[in-house]
Amino acid sequence: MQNDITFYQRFKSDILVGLKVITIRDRSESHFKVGDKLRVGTFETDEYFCTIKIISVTPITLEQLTEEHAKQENMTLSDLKKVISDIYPNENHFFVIHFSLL
Ligand SMILES: CC(=O)Nc1ccn([C@@H]2O[C@H](CO)[C@@H](O)[C@H]2O)c(=O)n1
Repeated sequence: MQNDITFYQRFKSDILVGLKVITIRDRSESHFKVGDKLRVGTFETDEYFCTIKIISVTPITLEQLTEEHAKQENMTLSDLKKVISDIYPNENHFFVIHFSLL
């Protein structure tokens, strides 16, 4: 069966132990709805590794990111901003996707 969302392999272990409970995506991945159950795979190999349930999808800009978001990513705020800018150069409008592990 196809996966619904992918994460870079390096985040897999944090997701599986519940240390990473949000992801920040651009508009192309903002269509998920509260309650959706998503099959999650690795970006590199599309290998399935868990199922998550969407708790909320909230618009946000880079400047609005706080230490609370960083905590939910298991990162520092400066690391989080760097990661996002590396993945999405020249983008400022994002969506915080909050999820729980099923
Ligand atoms: C194809 C594609 O965009 N894949 C992505 C995009 C984002 N993310 C992670 O979400 C958080 C905020 O962006 C950070 O932890 C990111 O590394 C990810 O794992 N995989």
